[in-house]
Amino acid sequence: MIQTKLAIIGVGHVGSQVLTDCSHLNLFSDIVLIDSNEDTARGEALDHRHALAASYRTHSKIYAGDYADCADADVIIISAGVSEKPRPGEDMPPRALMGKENANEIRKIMAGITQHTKDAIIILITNPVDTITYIAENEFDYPKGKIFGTGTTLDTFRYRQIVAAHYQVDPKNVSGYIMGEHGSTAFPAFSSTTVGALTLTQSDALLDPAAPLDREFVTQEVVHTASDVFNWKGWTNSGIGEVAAVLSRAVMLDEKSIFPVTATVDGFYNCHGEAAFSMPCIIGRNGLEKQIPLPLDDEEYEKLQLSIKDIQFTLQSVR
Ligand SMILES: NC(=O)c1ccc[n+]([C@@H]2O[C@H](COP(=O)([O-])OP(=O)(O)OC[C@H]3O[C@@H](n4cnc5c(N)ncnc54)[C@H](O)[C@@H]3O)[C@@H](O)[C@H]2O)c1
Repeated sequence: MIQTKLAIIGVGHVGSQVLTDCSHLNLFSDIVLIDSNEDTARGEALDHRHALAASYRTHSKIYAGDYADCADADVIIISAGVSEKPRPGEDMPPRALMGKENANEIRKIMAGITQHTKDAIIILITNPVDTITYIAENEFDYPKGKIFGTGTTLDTFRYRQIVAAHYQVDPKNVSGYIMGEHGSTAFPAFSSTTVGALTLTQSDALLDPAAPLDREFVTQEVVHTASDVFNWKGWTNSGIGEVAAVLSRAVMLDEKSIFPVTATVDGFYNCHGEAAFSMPCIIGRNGLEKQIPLPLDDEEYEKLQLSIKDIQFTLQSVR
């Protein structure tokens, strides 16, 4: 029997959705749930076992466990930690506010994992995800590439959806990336964005939108739309659940898919190992297999430098 194992650490709003989306991939024979609240993990596992009678579901083993269960995991997804409370009418609180507390949690979690494995591919979701990824990557001597954060993949999905809605096309036909921090300094790389192979300038001319794409509005909206979800619903989990699922699939099937994930950058964009941030990366069975230094125009390059500074500031505050 071939075992394929996923461990999810932290099964609150995000982790439970990650579980739903990843189990629907039908790629894992075993899914272990670990949470500091053991009843939460037990309850989630039981709830999901009840769903296994559905005819399209793989008969996976879904159970609550502990760090020893990570020893033979193929993929570990970490969505544990505190999250902020909604503040209706205001922007989402800066993710950096969770920095200190979640940095402490991630140190405990990585200590638990690394007692049992340094082979699994670890995907981090916990915010502030760039800072959390930097700590997990650099303080535990985890093999390079085997650990990365979801970064701006969710922001990139949001960007593609906003651009697609403007031109009234399928978001899957939009190619383009949000770069930098998963946070307020994230920005779209407009200069390399395409819609069905058309540049944005060509799209404005050929796709007959009501008005040319308002790039300033899109830049703001990519960041602010997260606040709308957070304030209206109380948390965000559907988008990030899908992100975790597509990243897991890219690993398990060695898809060599390109996603803007976050990891320490050394040698690109004037960064020499002092921050983790998102840039397009090839994801396959070895995890993050290659960072791709997407060419940026001068304005985008400047925005990236500001974003790196912001991430470094948060990182300093949790040391
Ligand atoms: N990167 C992204 O794009 C993205 C998107 C959405 C949410 N998030 C982040 O995901 C995290 C979780 O959000 P949520 O809404 O699910 O929060 P939540 O409070 O609903 O769930 C957090 C869970 O983590 C558990 N936990 C806390 N510390 C733990 C530890 N040391 N070990 C094991 N389990 C632990 C808690 O018991 C709880 O079940 C937050 O940091 C949030 O900001 C990131």
